[in-house]
Amino acid sequence: MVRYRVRGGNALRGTAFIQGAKNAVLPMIGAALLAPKGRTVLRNVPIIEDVRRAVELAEAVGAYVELHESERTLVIDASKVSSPVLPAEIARRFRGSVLFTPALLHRLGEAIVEGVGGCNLGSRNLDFHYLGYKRLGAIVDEGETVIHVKASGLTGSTLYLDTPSHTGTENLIMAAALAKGRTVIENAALEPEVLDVIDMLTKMGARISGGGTGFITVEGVDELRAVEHTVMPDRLDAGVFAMAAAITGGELSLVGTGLDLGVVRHKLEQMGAEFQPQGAVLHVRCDGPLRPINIITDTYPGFATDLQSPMMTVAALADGTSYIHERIFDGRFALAGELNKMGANVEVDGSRAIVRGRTPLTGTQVTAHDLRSGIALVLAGLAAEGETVIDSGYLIDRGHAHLAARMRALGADITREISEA
Ligand SMILES: CC(=O)N[C@H]1[C@@H](OP(=O)(O)OP(=O)(O)OC[C@H]2O[C@@H](n3ccc(=O)[nH]c3=O)[C@H](O)[C@@H]2O)O[C@H](CO)[C@@H](O)[C@@H]1O
Ligand SMILES: C=C(OP(=O)(O)O)C(=O)O
Repeated sequence: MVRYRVRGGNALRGTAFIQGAKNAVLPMIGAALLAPKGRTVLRNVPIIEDVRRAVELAEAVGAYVELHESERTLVIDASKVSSPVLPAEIARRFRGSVLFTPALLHRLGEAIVEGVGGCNLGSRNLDFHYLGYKRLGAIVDEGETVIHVKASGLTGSTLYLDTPSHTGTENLIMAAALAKGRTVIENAALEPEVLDVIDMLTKMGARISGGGTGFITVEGVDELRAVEHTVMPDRLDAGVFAMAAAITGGELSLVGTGLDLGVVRHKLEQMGAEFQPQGAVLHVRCDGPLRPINIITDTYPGFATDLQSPMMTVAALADGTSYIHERIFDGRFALAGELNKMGANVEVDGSRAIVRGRTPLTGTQVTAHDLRSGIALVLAGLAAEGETVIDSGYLIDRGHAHLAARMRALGADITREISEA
């Protein structure tokens, strides 16, 4: 069992190195399996538990994978992919397992999905993925736990997503990339990670246009090749470090090429944080009291739902009442109860939360219910009086690399412990 122990009160100062993006590297590992020969090289790979699970899953289907941790580099040879089964014991531990289906379909003519995991955030449907595969000519057999997708070659079609699903868009682009003819995906996701995946697929030889417009056109090609690609920086990891500076009255230089925090930066500025781009480095500081804020989560370029929990912690430390409306997931307020144990005053009503600040936070034993509520509790611990112990720390490790070491380097008093369950 992994547990984080945080003693609050230290301002974070120094240079924070932002990791590569979890939500870009996972589809890229899936994309690497589309190449029938050669070796794919991924750089700036975050050394997180989801990447370890993705490596295990790629190996389970027959790929040869080297994870060079200190070089943050993955080398993937997918020439011997031979098993269509995504085994439950690995696939159920992370969401990214869903991104292996298109490669197995193209390479082997079938994918047997024994489960898909990911954060527990309420309903997380996959109907757009399966309807899309069907429109491209696949047969989808949805059993109670196992889903069997079969196709002897896909054919391009027009696809429409009811809402712009992030992994749904990536999966349907990968499925269309090697289909016969043209596919149009309407209401496609606009997230920067999706665009980074499109960049990689384009280098591999895919013909994709319209990324970032909501209407993506894919002209199918016969084969994709192995390439080298550098994973974009993780805007969620960057957002968390910016918030850590804001709530501790600290000052950080965020290093991660091409960082754009978008609306998160604007919201933190409204709360009192100051940002200053210095070339490729983004400087953030905060030395006054925090002001309250209103947040409505939305697909990109709206406020990312994955930063909603960390922002709830920041709101609890602001002087006044903040309002949060969660519009992407129907069960993403598990943090409220844990924050209240620390002294916060958060009231949840359906998809809305009212955060009445500022209440002093006091360290106690709390539980991460998912990745982002976990990191939000780390933030709360940094600003709380006394010691905060966060259980189920594996969930934090799913998405943040070497968190304790990176925060300690900035002056935080935080340790990661492993104990028998
Ligand atoms: C590995 C990865 O990239 N994970 C991210 C991805 O998850 P993920 O791709 O799973 O999230 P989606 O964008 O697909 O889901 C968003 C919403 O759409 C609904 N939906 C989605 C697909 C579908 O077929 N049917 C359907 O109804 C879901 O139930 C959910 O309410 O985007 C989320 C929303 O930005 C982020 O929180 C996750 O960090
Ligand atoms: C919801 C998240 O991840 P996943 O989709 O991998 O569960 C997240 O990163 O906050």
